[in-house]
Amino acid sequence: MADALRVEGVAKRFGALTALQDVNLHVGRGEVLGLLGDNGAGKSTLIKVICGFHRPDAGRILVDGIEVVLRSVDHARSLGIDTVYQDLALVNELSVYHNMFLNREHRIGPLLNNRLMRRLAEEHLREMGVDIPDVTVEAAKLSGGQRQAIAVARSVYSAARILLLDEPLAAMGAKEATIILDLVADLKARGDVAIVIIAHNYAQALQVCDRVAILQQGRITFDRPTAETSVAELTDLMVADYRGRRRAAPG
Ligand SMILES: Nc1ncnc2c1ncn2[C@@H]1O[C@H](COP(=O)(O)OP(=O)(O)OP(=O)(O)O)[C@@H](O)[C@H]1O
Repeated sequence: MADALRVEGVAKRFGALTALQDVNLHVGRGEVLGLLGDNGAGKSTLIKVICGFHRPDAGRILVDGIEVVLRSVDHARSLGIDTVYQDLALVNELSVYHNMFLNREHRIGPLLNNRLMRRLAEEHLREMGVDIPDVTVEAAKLSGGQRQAIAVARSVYSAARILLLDEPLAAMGAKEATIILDLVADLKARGDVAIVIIAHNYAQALQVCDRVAILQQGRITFDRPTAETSVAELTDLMVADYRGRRRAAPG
């Protein structure tokens, strides 16, 4: 079966700066790829190319083996590619269930069908194993982990089949991170979603990812199954990268 997502020879330049160069990646359904890399390595740029925000200057993207030219974020979303950003996940002032149906509200005539949305949100969150005791509370009242979990559940509910998680674990305590790691593990077990996670914490990434890839100065320099690497190896690689760049820096 073709990979859910394939990135082949992708390059992205911003003026004189080459943010991505000859990037090759693949993720299958039911697979979780961890994308690691130092600040400025190109992780967010790569995610933005895959989600249709940036047009690549070279290379191609294949979804289920078919080349796609992503015209916009909405176009990518219509093909099942969705991104969850750490800070922009939910609208604070809205309830959990209104967030679940943001821009896709159920209505009876001009009025919101709150009863239906509330019931569907409860059902779906329960199905996904996301524990939210009361879906009528404002999103602002929830913890970071719960908010992320709701955003991920919403993407899956709206038919995302390639899910890009931009630093979902950043700034989270161990308990909070566990909510997300468990959710990703559940999604993996479903087998129909391909997941790319940008992570800074290698130990957490290795817990849930099937493979890890490292971006260094816009290039993929490492792509290996989790079982064939370790936190120590990844740390060594990143430290070597950092030292190499410091030596190369002018002055
Ligand atoms: N819109 C843009 N215009 C110009 N340069 C950009 C733009 N977006 C990113 N860059 C540059 O491209 C390079 C890669 O940035 P990117 O944000 O992808 O890195 P990153 O690995 O996600 O870093 P971080 O972990 O700090 O978020 C950086 O040098 C950055 O300054």
